[in-house]
Amino acid sequence: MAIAAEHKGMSAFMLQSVASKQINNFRCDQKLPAEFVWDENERPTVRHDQYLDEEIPLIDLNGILSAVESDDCAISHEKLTADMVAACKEWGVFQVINHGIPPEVVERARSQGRKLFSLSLDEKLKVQRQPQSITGYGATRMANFFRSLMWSESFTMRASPNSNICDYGNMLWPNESQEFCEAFEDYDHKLRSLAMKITKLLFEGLGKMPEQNEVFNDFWGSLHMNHYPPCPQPLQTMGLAAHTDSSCLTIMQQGTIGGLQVMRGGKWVSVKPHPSAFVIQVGDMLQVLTNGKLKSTLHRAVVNESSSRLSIVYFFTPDPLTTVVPLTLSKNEKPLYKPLSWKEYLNVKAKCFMGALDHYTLPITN
Ligand SMILES: O=C(O)CCC(=O)C(=O)O
Ligand SMILES: [Fe+2]
Repeated sequence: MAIAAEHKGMSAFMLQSVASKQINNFRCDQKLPAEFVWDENERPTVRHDQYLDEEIPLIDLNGILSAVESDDCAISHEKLTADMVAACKEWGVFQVINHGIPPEVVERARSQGRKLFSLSLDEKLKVQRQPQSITGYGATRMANFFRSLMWSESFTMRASPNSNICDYGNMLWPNESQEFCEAFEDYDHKLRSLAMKITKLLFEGLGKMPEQNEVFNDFWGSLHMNHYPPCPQPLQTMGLAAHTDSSCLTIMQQGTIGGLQVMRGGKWVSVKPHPSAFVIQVGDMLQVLTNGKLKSTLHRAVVNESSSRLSIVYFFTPDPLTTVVPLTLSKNEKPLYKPLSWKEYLNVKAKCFMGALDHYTLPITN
């Protein structure tokens, strides 16, 4: 993953600024600027709307979320948790419906997201992501690992329990931030509760419920939005390059326009949008917590020529300072990973990107 000559010496911060400027000043009669053209062997070969006949697992949470403790639901509950684990193992991704989050909550957040990205570049740059920060506006943070620029802009906020949602609302719309603040705070609280439930169901599916562990009591969240404007040559560029998320769990709302692709059996598979579903993916921290029983999902986003696309991503992560260790060890099972904190892991990921987990992997001994 070399950085092209023209970008050599540019910090991630400068790369972000170059990408954001180009995307925001782009006119639809122009050709794709050269900085965004990817090498032929790295370009998407599967279109955003080219789907497999076989569907990505769709899991119906109806009744189960409120009936986690009820005996009546014991069998379906067991089946559900087993289905979730199987989906993670076989696909690395699944979608959930009947998740209990009202459509108007999703639509309010999406509408505020669209409003944010439709601001002028100067207004968005008021909340530009600063070099050492993970929150704010800019191009993707992984920009400096790639030769070419990505066709997207993004915006990140910390969510509860340490939210800066309203601070950003006030910076963007000093006298009228209430709608932004309420929409995302509501979305945050509902997603946090869903993420906690799904995480517990996955641990149950693996036969372990480590609720006593401090990681389980201290999850943090962040809200991240990606905007992919229509692109004149979508198959020559990338919306977001292949990566795994550093989170435990990622819950994504991709609206009605597809673009998310996951790697399955060496092939890229497009995740077909389901109108009311959330997409669930395993992140690096859940791989560590489950001692590799669930693997973080390699995924990317591709763009298209006609529609702008907005994805809202909720990252459910450990408290940055809590020690994360494998929690699902059976009697003779050895830990595959060294203890780490999420804060330290993010620093390693910022330097080693996809090599970050290797940094913490222990040699297998008998
Ligand atoms: O927008 C998408 O489809 C993917 C987003 C994503 O993977 C991310 O923000 O980490
Ligand atoms: Fe991701």
